[in-house]
Amino acid sequence: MYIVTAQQMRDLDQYTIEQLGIPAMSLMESAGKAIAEEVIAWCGGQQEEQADVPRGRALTNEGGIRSDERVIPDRSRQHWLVLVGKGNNGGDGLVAVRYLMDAGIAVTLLYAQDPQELTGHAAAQRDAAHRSGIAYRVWSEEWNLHAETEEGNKQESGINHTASGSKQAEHNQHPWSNYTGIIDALLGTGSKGEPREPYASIIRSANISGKPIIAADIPSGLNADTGEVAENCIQAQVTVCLAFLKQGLTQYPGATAAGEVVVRSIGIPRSTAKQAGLRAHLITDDVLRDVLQIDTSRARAIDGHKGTYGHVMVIGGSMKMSGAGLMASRSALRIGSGLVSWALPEQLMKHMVGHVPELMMIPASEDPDGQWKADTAQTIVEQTAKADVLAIGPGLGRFEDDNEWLRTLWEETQQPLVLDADGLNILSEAEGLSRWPRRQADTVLTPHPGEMARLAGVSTADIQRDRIGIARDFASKHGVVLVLKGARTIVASPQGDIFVNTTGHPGMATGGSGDVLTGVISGLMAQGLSGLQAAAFGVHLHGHAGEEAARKRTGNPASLLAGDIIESL
Ligand SMILES: NC(=O)C1=CN([C@@H]2O[C@H](COP(=O)(O)OP(=O)(O)OC[C@H]3O[C@@H](n4cnc5c(N)ncnc54)[C@H](O)[C@@H]3O)[C@@H](O)[C@H]2O)[C@H](O)CC1
Ligand SMILES: [K+]
Repeated sequence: MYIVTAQQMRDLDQYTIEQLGIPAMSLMESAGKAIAEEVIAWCGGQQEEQADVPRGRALTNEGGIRSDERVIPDRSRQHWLVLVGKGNNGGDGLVAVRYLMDAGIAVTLLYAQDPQELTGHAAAQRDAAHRSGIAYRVWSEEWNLHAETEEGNKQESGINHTASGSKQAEHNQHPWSNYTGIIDALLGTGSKGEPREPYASIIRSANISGKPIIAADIPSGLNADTGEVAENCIQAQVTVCLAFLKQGLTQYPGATAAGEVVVRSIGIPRSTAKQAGLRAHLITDDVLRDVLQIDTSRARAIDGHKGTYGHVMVIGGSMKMSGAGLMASRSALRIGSGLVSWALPEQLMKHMVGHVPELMMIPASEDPDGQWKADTAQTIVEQTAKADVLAIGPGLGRFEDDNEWLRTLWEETQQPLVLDADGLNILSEAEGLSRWPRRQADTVLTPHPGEMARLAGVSTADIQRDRIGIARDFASKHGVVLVLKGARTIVASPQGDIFVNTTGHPGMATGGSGDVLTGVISGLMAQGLSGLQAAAFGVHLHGHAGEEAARKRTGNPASLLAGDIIESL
């Protein structure tokens, strides 16, 4: 599934209209119809939940004649308020009301501004809606809801509300209380910056009203590119995203504001995205297979042997962080690497013997405290000769002249490399990435937002503000595959490709989870995948394993341990 920026969406829109000759009005018609269909489906789902009617009753099928006439029991109880902005997002809402009315759902338009201010296609849709007899209001102070009435609204939220108490009764006289749901068609991809008045007040009041909100294209107040939310941003139950998935819907906090995201086609051919050379995707099974050309079955050859599946060398672990190296090594084995060696301080090795019998260990540092020393660099380079992939960093710790140590490994090894944890922290120091030569082999960096901030020389908040943009720029600038971890992990390639992961579980926010990912990615690279393939497939599998591990635990998901993830790989 392609992911687009607002500008890319505008370009595709323009191409479709000007080059393919599909009229803009027909795109808007399809957009509004898709939004209405999702509202109808949502209302149907709610009714079914209440009436305990099985899902799937949306299409009538009588005597072999199928119709999209919806079966919503007791439609008369539905009354949706459609918030209309003055751009084309508002135009989509103006189309949707006609289809909702046709489905027997009562609708009222609430314009943010004088409807006469609408222009172009939106104005034409306004006229069609008004001629169809749809009632409308224009925003005024009487609609303003203030936070102090929020409590009353929380009690009131939902479709079947029964008022009780004087505060509630008073609140029910408020204009918002007449409606069962809200469509947000205020601002779409054409909005810039914080919503101005009266949009900000409308958004705030709609949120406070406690009514379910379905957003057209994006929640108003969301930055469609970065996922940042304005101080006043619609908090939707569902977002009906039009044509292509907008980048900002994939990243937090935007993903929370959007609720469930449904991407609906509006007649812009999918092939236009490929022709336009778009390179950002959500990681799905199709994308892994068709875009990244990965055999996701991970089938083993009948005549394969351990040498067929590669040899990972993990370089890390120290007395204070012994488990990190162990978990990375164990994960590399679990994901199917034929052989795994772990280079570690000799002192530590004595304690590790027997923990993972399948693992080979290389005593690399003679430091009596079980720490790494810079003079091990050459020995390690020699030892790596037999490995296919190197994984440097899990549990490594910091030590004197570690920058020189890492630079030697960086320059004098020819194998693909995965760099994590303190490996990244070493890299982010003065004598680091910007001054080091590019490696010929694939190099994958796997920072969490804090490590990314140190690598990029900005704050963690800066990173989180535009994760996709930062990952894309960094990977291109430094010629590395970058895995920016956190919910909705991003994989960026040196060529500008972006892959966004959706698998995972909040319980994975636990120590060691990153070490497991390092093992998974390096283990996949050992089996022949490129750095980009392994990173995208690795984050996907790692997330799935986390979900599976959480499912297996009977207690609170907060009890998930990184070791549980390994066992679910
Ligand atoms: N995918 C498509 O190609 C299609 C998209 N459609 C819908 O159109 C919007 C984009 O429409 P556009 O007219 O470009 O912009 P908006 O409706 O989002 O809003 C522009 C409108 O709002 C004013 N404005 C801008 N920033 C602010 C602000 N911070 N506060 C207040 N007002 C603001 C600006 O001056 C304009 O007047 C897309 O999202 C889809 O919903 C088509 O309907 C079908 C084809
Ligand atoms: K919107």
